[in-house]
Amino acid sequence: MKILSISQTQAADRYTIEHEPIASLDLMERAAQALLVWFLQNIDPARPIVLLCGKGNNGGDGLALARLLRANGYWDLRVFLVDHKGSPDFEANLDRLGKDILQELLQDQLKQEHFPADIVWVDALFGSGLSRVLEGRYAEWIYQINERSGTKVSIDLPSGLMGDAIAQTDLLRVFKADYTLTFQYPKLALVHPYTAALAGQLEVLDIGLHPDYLQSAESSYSWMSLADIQSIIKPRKKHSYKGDYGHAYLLAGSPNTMGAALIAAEACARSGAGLLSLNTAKETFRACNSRLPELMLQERSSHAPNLEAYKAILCGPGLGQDEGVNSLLAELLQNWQGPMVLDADALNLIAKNPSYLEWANENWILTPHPGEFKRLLGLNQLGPDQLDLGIEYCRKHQLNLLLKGSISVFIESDGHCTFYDFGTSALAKGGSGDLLAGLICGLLAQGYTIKDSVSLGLALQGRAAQLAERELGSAHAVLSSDILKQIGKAYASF
Ligand SMILES: NC(=O)C1=CN([C@@H]2O[C@H](COP(=O)(O)OP(=O)(O)OC[C@H]3O[C@@H](n4cnc5c(N)ncnc54)[C@H](OP(=O)(O)O)[C@@H]3O)[C@@H](O)[C@H]2O)[C@H](O)CC1
Ligand SMILES: [K+]
Repeated sequence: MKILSISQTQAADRYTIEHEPIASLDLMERAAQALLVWFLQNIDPARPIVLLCGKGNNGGDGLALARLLRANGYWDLRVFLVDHKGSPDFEANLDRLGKDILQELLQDQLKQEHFPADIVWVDALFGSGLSRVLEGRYAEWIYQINERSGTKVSIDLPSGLMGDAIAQTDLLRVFKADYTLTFQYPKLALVHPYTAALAGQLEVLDIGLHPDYLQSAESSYSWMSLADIQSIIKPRKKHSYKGDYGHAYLLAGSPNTMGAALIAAEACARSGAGLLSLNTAKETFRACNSRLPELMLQERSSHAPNLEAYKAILCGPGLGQDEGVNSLLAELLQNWQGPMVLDADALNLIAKNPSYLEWANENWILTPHPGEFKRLLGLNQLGPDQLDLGIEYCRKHQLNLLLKGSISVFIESDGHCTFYDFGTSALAKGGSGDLLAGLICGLLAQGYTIKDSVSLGLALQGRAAQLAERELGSAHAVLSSDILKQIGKAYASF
């Protein structure tokens, strides 16, 4: 699914109205119906709901939703208006709103009133029409609601977030949503690493914008959902043998950090790779053999072995950064032309030796978390330009970057970005990155393309974490070892 800019979104709206054709007010009604379905599935009708409605069409969506909620058994509704005058569709929906729904002009209530703790705040103040940072009473309202308890639901975009003008966003003047119900496709600010957290959990609602427009619009950003994954998976053939599924090579682990190497190795094996060799410190062989007997072990020396037999390489998990490792890594980077995942200490060594990037090519996948990404860029802090810097880095060095986060972004060497919302809080723990790197390497070894390996690796990791969480009852308790055991069920779930 493409992620379109705000001006393209406005054009898609106009194109749909003209070519479907559909009246603008009816399109708003369709959007409100989609919102209603989400409410019916997620919000108990007994809960008190306050809808905050601006003057534009985002406010119009809020008014249409209020009417539909009332008609569907949500009784405890209050509508706060910024103004009685607004866009034509806003005013039409204000006329349609039954007088039995409490309507008030928004003034000092947010400061003065007590609101029940289980309240649902619906933010329909500003959507894609926001053109500048919120000031005055608008900023004041946002501060006040952000301080309040309750469940916060934004329509289309959290108010204060500019859909695609990341650099202009003031993070403190944005409604902090628990859920954002966005129309048709995510807007860039909802998935961008600098601003995504403000949107809470993202739900994408299909409102039937015209497919011709969506297909022909150009964008260098896209969004992948779990529904897109099944078509990537290659079936395993009955008449096949280990050689058909590739030999993966891991340069990982050191005596004190074998866990990382073993997690990566098991993930690689469970992804389906035919054979797996681990180059590691001799002292750890006994531990490796007992934990993962499927491994072929290779004693570490400061020279790379003959790599002809291998299909894909992973360097980094638990590797350490001593001189021997550094020279071995340098030799691999210089000589290996096939697909390669670079993670953890491999990234730290590249950050310390930027000249290694001269050997980079389109088969490299660097998988930094935000700390490693900062080091690669030589920055102390990541700001609103972090994605642009990542794109520039990929284009300059002709490599691929997977920026890991609660929403991960894969930037290809041509600068195209794909966003994935497959993570769960169970993955916010040591070991998750090693597991992901192992999965991606195993998929590369099986002949998946770079992009498919990243997409399927992220999907398997996220789904397996969800399954582990379900089995153990809580994200708190999930370990990488639990996630590894669910990889089979994760495959079967797509
Ligand atoms: N295509 C779709 O996906 C559909 C979208 N829908 C909904 O429509 C909104 C977009 O509606 P729009 O009317 O274009 O814009 P907003 O409602 O977000 O707000 C516009 C008004 O806000 C004023 N504005 C802008 N910035 C500020 C600011 N910083 N402070 C105060 N006021 C501001 C703006 O006035 P100007 O002064 O800038 O002229 C407008 O008055 C979209 O998000 C969806 O929710 C449809 O319902 C379905 C199809
Ligand atoms: K909003």
